[in-house]
Amino acid sequence: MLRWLTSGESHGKSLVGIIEGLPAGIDLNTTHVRRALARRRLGYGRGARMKFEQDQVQLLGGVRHGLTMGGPVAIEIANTEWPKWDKVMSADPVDPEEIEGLARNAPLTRPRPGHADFTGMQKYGFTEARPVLERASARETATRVALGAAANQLLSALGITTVAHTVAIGTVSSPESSPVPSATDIEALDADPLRCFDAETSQSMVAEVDAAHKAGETLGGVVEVVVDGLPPGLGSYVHWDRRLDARLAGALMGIQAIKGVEVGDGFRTAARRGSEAHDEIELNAEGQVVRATNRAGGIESGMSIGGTLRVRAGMKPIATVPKALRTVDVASGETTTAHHQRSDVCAVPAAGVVAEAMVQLVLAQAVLEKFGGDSLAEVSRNLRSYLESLPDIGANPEASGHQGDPMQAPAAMQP
Ligand SMILES: Cc1cc2nc3c(=O)[nH]c(=O)nc-3n(C[C@H](O)[C@H](O)[C@H](O)COP(=O)(O)O)c2cc1C
Ligand SMILES: C=C(O[C@@H]1CC(C(=O)O)=C[C@@H](OP(=O)(O)O)[C@H]1O)C(=O)O
Repeated sequence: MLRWLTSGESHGKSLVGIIEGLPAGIDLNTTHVRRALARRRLGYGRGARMKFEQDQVQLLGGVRHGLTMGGPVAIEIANTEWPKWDKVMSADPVDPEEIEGLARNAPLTRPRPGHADFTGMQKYGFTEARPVLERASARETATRVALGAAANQLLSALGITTVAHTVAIGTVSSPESSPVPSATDIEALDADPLRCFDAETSQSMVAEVDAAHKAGETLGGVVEVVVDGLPPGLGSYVHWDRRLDARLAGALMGIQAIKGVEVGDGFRTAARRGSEAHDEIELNAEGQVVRATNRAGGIESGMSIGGTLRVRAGMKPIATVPKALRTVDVASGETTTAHHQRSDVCAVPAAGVVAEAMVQLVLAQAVLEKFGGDSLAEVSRNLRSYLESLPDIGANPEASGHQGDPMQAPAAMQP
């Protein structure tokens, strides 16, 4: 089983991620991880930290001479500001005199609505929010992106590609008719200030961020992750926790500030009549079974169906609102406004890169479940043999690309 864990605080010495269960022989080096992290730092509307943060990467274990060895892969991302925080965030006890009077050490007693501050204090028994926000912060998503980069090296070796793009910022949305990008568009998307595939919409999004910034506001939005090259049959209908859609939704909802997930056309499908909601099955000129549309987003009954997979995630506006929200000072009991520190105005493009990483991790897990092996060669062999054994289906079997036994086809699909 592929599993992963992250550790570390926003202003701690570093973040650490471990991914366990990757086969041996995957091409993975520091540059792959660095590139992924550089993409996460992009995006119009991010705060001061992303301008100087270096995300300094070290592969600590599991990789030798650019290839995985089959053991857990450990990745460290150093926090650039650590020298400034080394006393305030020291793991070992410090002499209280050394940090007394430091602004960075001032108790945060005015919790921000919409962030983890207040309930985190109640739950873990803290009298101020510093120990809460350090871990609740989306700084942690840098580790997920690093781990996603490792998972992506497996997927891309198997011909599976992933890309995320921004489809909405605040009330500005890409038109429904906008084309869906693929992995060949990654560079163009990364070059766009909001990682939006529609140039005109992107300009309006920039204006929306500027207006929010000027008004002391923050913004959320919607990202879509698009995956190509998936085989049919990842995940399953046999039990709720094996469903690929459920696992993707859980992984996306697990990203800070994500409040909704859609698979394919999601909530838009809920408003359609049945005859306009599904993807009709037909034969193309080569006699292969294809879908006339992709409303389901490449998943039916918890399984990948082999076409393009599309999932969306909706992000709420950043909780650290410059036009500070009402709160209660937990030290004095007085009504006041929430504490405000350096913060993003809009982090939707970065959330897209994080969403991409979470999808990569879940898909790598599903691929290894079905085609698992100890080396990349073994996994590739298992995948190839599965694809070759898929039954011939269609009115013109001679034209079909598959090699398998037509008698294995489900009865409803027999010619
Ligand atoms: C990439 C990214 C960057 C974020 N940057 C900030 C930020 O600068 N300030 C802030 O208050 N929240 C930021 N957030 C959101 C908070 O982490 C999030 O609102 C908080 O954890 C509470 O969200 P929740 O209710 O979903 O847990 C960011 C989220 C993401 C995904
Ligand atoms: C550090 C990152 O994002 C941070 C996420 C975040 C939050 O509250 O989630 C608050 C801010 O932290 P800081 O106060 O240190 O600037 C963001 O910069 C990052 O994405 O790497």
